[in-house]
Amino acid sequence: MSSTISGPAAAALNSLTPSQLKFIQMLPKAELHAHLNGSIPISVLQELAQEFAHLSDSGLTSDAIEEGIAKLRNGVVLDEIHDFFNLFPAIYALTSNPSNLRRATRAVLEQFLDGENPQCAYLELRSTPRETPEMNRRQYVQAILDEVERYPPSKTNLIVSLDRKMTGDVLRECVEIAIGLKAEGKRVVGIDLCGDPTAGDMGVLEEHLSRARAAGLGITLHIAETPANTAAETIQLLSYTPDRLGHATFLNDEAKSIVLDKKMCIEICLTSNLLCKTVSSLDAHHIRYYLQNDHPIVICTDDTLPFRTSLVGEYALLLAASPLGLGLTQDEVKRVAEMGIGATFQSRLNPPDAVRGTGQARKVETKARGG
Ligand SMILES: CNc1ncnc2c1ncn2[C@@H]1O[C@H](COP(=O)(O)O)[C@@H](O)[C@H]1O
Repeated sequence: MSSTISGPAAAALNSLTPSQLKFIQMLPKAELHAHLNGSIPISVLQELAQEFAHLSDSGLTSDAIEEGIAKLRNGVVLDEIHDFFNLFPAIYALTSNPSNLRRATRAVLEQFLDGENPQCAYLELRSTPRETPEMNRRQYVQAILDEVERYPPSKTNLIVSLDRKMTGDVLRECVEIAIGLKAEGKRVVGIDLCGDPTAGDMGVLEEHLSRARAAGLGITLHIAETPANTAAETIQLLSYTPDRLGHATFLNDEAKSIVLDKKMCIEICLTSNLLCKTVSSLDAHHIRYYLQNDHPIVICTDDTLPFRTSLVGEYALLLAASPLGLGLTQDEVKRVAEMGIGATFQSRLNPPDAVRGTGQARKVETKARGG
């Protein structure tokens, strides 16, 4: 995995001694903030792009796709976070039918969970239901679940993302899909809010999030990701009592005291914040504030594809000596990893290792047999 990473995480990783690297690899880690379409291995995306000519209409030309893939392959340079969202049309053109979406999902799951030294012990993968000419939103989520459920629930589950630009009707539909699938015993464990951090009106979310919570789903919200996110919006999102928060980079004192009081776990994505330029250096990163306050955090990758990182790479940023890393001790890094394991929706909201329904148990057996 380390061969495909580059930038700050690779530099930190390369500075570690073999025993430090082994320590990170062996540490049980949870990845709780990984966007599916931002985590597809570049090799798989390239394969899908080569087959693109045979795909049905996606609204993009092969040249536009090729250009998008080339950018991702060579490493993206973002002037600011809004540039980031322009990367997705090329990726979406390649994951717009159930079969390609399943291939992409399988590759993402393998990237995190398989191999001699898996990146993590547990993955909560997230994705935004998308309607395309070839699938509706429910079929989109079902296609991902078909792959997720090849693994046991102790390894991976799905979070359904809501995009800040969604209309009330689409928000309702997505939450209903998540609740309905959960009620059928499918492995949806939570709801996320993501997308362009300055888009949308957050007032429309309340009723949808309460329904999700009442149905036993965990709630995580991208919050205060940019300086343009207002204090009023941040307080409004906190009033929906999320269990976890994505980024939480620009919290004022009032927001910080709510977060600390309610022990809302912060999903920290170091490389993502550096490359999106919402944080100027590791030294200035808000992770320091949460570490000082012994507040629950979980270290995550966000989007391994554009940010060319890995979960082991993100942990290397904790352990490596300054200025390449934060210079935490191994005991401190171990404590951070334990906090992450304790913050999963699986552990909070579901009985441990529950395999609900024989259908799931069968799929897990199939995987174990190599099917
Ligand atoms: C940089 N930090 C971020 N902030 C906000 N939203 C982000 C994000 N990184 C990814 N996404 C959201 O996830 C989608 C891709 O995965 P899915 O199609 O859902 O699987 C992006 O289109 C964006 O809406």
